[in-house]
Amino acid sequence: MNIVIIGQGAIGLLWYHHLAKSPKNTVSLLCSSRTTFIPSHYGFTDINQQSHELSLMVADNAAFIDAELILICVKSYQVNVAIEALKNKISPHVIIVFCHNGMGAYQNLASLQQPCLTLLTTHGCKINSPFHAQHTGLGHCDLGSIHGEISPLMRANITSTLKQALPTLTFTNDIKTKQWLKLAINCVINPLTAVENIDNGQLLNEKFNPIITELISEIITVAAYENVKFDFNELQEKIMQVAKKTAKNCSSMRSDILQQRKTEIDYINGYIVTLAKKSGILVPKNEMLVQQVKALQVS
Ligand SMILES: NC(=O)C1=CN([C@@H]2O[C@H](COP(=O)(O)OP(=O)(O)OC[C@H]3O[C@@H](n4cnc5c(N)ncnc54)[C@H](OP(=O)(O)O)[C@@H]3O)[C@@H](O)[C@H]2O)C=CC1
Ligand SMILES: CC(C)(CO)C(=O)C(=O)O
Repeated sequence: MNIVIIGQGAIGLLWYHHLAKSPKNTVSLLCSSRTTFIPSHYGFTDINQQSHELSLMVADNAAFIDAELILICVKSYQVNVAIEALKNKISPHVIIVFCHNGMGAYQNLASLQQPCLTLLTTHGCKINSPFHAQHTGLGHCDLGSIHGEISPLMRANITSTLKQALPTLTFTNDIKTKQWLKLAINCVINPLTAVENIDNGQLLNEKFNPIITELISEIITVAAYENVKFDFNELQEKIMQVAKKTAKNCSSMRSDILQQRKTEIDYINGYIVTLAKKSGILVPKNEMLVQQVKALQVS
């Protein structure tokens, strides 16, 4: 399959590395316009801590024309710019896969001719130095359609191509519920760990119970307006399980704050606040965390 990956960050290089291994794929990478130097090789430290130095193919115009699959591996606040830049140079039939956290990142989805999927992942990957990524945690991916029609054959083809690269992947017809579950997890763990400057596991301390309870109640109310139903106890258990499983993790939002990078707060708790306003619902705890994270982050 002809594949273009957008973004030379942790997730972009994770997919580039695993997809380029197969002789059945031609994979190339589009780097951000801020990149000053693109090396001929990239580094990848795999889950067994083995390091690899492999050649890097940069996406040219022909790669976009021939692309059958495009993976957008940028932060949620970078998605709009990335799509607008490539919209006119890709085939109307190419399948676009969004691989970011948060929701509501692409404001103009309905205007896209291309069918779009979203890919949610619990893999962990980080950038050790420019063009060197390290796979830090094996996870699972959920893939599902969010816009347009995709033929059963194409769907099977894409699922099998991505699954060959990173095997723990499932195509789901109920991606909306999975997106909301991931959003709820991120709405609780990310801002609290960022504001408190703590590892995920420290949220298990009972002093956080009141704020976690209020956040979850607000999220459930907003989700219901979007026709997504959650049971409070089940959702709370799932969120606390993630905090336990990733106890030693520094959440992505806390890392962004510590590294003085912009956070994805607008597409996580900010998304809840925006939807709540539209429906006239009050979400004071989500609003408070948006303000607190914004006060900490660089613009
Ligand atoms: N890393 C992880 O373990 C996980 C990440 N995610 C999610 O995946 C998404 C990507 O994360 P991650 O890879 O860690 O983020 P990174 O910031 O490491 O990577 C994003 C990369 O995309 C580049 N980029 C931005 N805009 C463009 C553009 N228009 N064209 C080409 N390249 C562009 C950025 O360059 P520049 O630096 O110049 O902006 C950067 O190198 C996020 O939403 C994150 O929350 C989800 C689960 C796990
Ligand atoms: C699941 C969690 C909270 C793991 O750290 C995450 O997705 C993140 O940090 O963005």
